[in-house]
Amino acid sequence: MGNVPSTIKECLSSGLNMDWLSTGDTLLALGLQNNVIPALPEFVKIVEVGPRDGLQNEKVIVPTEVKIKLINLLSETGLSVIEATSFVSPKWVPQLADHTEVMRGIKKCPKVCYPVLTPNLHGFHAAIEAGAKEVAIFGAASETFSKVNTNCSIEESMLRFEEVIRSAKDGNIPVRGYVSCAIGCPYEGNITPAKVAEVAKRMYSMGCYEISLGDTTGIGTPGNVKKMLEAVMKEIPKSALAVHCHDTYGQALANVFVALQMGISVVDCSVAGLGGCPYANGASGNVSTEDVVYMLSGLGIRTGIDLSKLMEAGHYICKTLNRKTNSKVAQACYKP
Ligand SMILES: CC(C)(COP(=O)([O-])OP(=O)([O-])OC[C@H]1O[C@@H](n2cnc3c(N)ncnc32)[C@H](O)[C@@H]1OP(=O)([O-])[O-])[C@@H](O)C(=O)NCCC(=O)NCCSC(=O)C[C@@](C)(O)CC(=O)[O-]
Repeated sequence: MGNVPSTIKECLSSGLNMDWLSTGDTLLALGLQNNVIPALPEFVKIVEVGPRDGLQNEKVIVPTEVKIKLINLLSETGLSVIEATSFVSPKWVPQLADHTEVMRGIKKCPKVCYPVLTPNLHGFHAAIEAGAKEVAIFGAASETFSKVNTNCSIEESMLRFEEVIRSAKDGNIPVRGYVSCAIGCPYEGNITPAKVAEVAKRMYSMGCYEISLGDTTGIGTPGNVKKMLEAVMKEIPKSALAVHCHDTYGQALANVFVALQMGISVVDCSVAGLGGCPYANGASGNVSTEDVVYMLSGLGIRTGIDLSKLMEAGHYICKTLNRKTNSKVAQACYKP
């Protein structure tokens, strides 16, 4: 990069118009010009959500044995967290009505944690009965989405979560928290960073050990994801945050990258980019695990995951569901 100025002073005196950049952005731009990528974590924990977030949105009901085989294949890849299913109402999400059979049927690898979604105490008790050792509650920063997704207001959802957390504490069960619509809502449009920070703070203060910020509709860009994260980071330590980016607008990998630059080191992903939310019409799957692992490996960031085994698992589920993978990496280099 021969003629690129190497300090802020040189850059400013070189006559480049930098007015449109804020100070933080100026430093970032200079870092990138100098081929230095700032402040990236050394290790990233991937939370694989494909078997839950991915399969909850399939048109056809995926057979239980297919779900079990997918989770067993994923357990061999080096992943440390695989979200296995949801203990939600089968009337609301028939695709995951076999939650108990899935939890009982999978081969539980001692190094892997298999959390499940529990919207209320009913789901929590059923999950524990089925052998779950970790659960996740899911709230939203949009009033309308909360109603459509879980049939209650944000305030009512907080009461349900308090009950779940109280019981979880008694049983020493860690609870993760999701905040959906962290950028936009399919019904209300834009959601303010302040609202996301408020809901996230309440769930964190209640006792969630980690808050996953969901760009449910995949509408986010690095610009508004950064603003949202800045607001949330004023309330919650970044070590307790995760990002959950759907890829509807093709921005998910860029959004993950900006989160990494801001010090976040937990990323939710879905093998083969499966999925979406049944109550967010048109939203596509999460960023594909294969693409995130490939990017992290290129950045020298460890994940502990074997990309070829991951692609095998992605190939298995795509072949079984008779669909093309959404992973660009698998499209480019997977050979069955
Ligand atoms: C929350 C409820 C259960 C409220 O549903 P409800 O109908 O309001 O519940 P209720 O308390 O009025 O009870 C009605 C019936 O449901 C039963 N029931 C009550 N609770 C349960 C339960 N846990 N499991 C099974 N059954 C349950 C209950 O026993 C009763 O049975 P009945 O007497 O009529 O036979 C319902 O709205 C529901 O299941 N919603 C889940 C929707 C869902 O899973 N959405 C997708 C999740 S993905 C997401 O949210 C986004 C995320 C996390 O991926 C992040 C992102 O991308 O942003």
